[in-house]
Amino acid sequence: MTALPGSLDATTLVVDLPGGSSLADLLPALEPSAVWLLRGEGLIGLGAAAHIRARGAERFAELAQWHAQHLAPLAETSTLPASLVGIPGAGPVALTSITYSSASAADSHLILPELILGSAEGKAWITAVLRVPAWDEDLEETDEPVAQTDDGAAQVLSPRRLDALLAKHGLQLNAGRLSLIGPGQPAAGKRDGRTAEDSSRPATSLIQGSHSEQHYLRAVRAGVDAIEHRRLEKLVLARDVVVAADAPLPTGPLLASLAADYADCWTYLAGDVLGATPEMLVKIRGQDLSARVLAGTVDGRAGLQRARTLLLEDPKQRDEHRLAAQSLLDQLAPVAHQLHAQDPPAVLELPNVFHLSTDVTGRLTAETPALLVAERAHPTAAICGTPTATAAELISTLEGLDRGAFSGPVGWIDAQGNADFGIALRGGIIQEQGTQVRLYAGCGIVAGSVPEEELAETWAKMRPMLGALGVLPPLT
Ligand SMILES: C=C(O[C@H]1C=CC=C(C(=O)O)[C@@H]1O)C(=O)O
Repeated sequence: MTALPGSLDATTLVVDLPGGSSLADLLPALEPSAVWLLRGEGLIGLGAAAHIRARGAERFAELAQWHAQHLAPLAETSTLPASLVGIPGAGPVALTSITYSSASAADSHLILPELILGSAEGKAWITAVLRVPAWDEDLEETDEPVAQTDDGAAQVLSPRRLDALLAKHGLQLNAGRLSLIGPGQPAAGKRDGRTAEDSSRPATSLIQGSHSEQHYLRAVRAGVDAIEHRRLEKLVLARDVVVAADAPLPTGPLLASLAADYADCWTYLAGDVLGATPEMLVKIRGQDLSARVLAGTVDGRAGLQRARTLLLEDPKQRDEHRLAAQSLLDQLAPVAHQLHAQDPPAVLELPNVFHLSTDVTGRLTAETPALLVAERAHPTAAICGTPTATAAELISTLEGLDRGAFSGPVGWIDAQGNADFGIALRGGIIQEQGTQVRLYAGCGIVAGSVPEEELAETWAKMRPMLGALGVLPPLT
């Protein structure tokens, strides 16, 4: 974990967005360090005031400790404009991605952007986070004295320094209106989030991942075999493919395209992972928690009526789903009460697939830090299996992959401890200086699973990323 000398200061200002546009409309022209968006609203992080990395079994605890020591104190010291008080995620907020496995060679990340663009409940704001050097550090420049904004919030940041910070990220603020500098103005309400620059995007092609399709088919067969020999009830097996580009891929347009095409998913970027996930591991608002468990899939080409029958009336799909929902309830039980799971599950319709879906609600019993609630909840049987330890062990031998951040928690945590932790699905990991994205998808395997059907399902789950990257999947 990285030590942070000095302390942090955050200033939040209410802003207007260019007429009729949403936060997501700004994305194509930006180079974000972190993103979390749903239906055009959420958070875009630019640069980093602090970037904490952790590995191993203590990764959640180390990130939680950094949050407690450095971010949580800002809840007291950085007052919010009155109109933003009570909005989760408003003010200083860290975005995070945590590896699926403690054995991963990849880092888990907690990123506190130096500039955060936020929007929720129809309001928009910017938060600037500055690191105030410790007394024995070299001071770069002296700042102007603390001022007050119109609605009474303390403003540590001088207007000159704010302008410089905005300009560094291609933005400007005029009479409270945030806009892009130069020609790349957002197209208000533009449906697909794409701009004229798209024609100059790098050329992409699909190449094999860590293993062949045959390797995946063999792994699924071995998984079904283990289930039929009663070693376990369910396991989730993943595979990867690689999209290679002839130049570094700009993440802003890629994320904008995901946000436009999968508006009901959480579009995310944190560390080296990005995508658009439909699954919420756990959302924390004060003592309230909620989650959306997904498991059981039908290809979107089936159509809603047929998908409903195939999902709701198939005992295999229902079983696969029940195990995922039950695992979340069991894992949260030590830290929560009044846990309630929707029953029967609903059918969630996405552009590429249908899922069985269960909404869960509950209350946290004690002051468990949000990152440690996420640690409890992870890994559910939506991405690992039942029983967890047996499934995790089989996954590590059969998959032959380091999943990195794929299928780990991804999202944000604010100074008050409100948080969204999605599951990093339907995404990929940026590699090779941005010229490759390694896409992952997995499928829940239960007794009777057919390997060829599971392989086809991985392609359906990769469709959002393949589409955003301009690559056609093979015909399945
Ligand atoms: C593991 C993935 O999806 C999970 C979430 C929803 C449905 C799933 C399934 O039906 O297998 C998986 O459990 C993935 O997208 O890579």
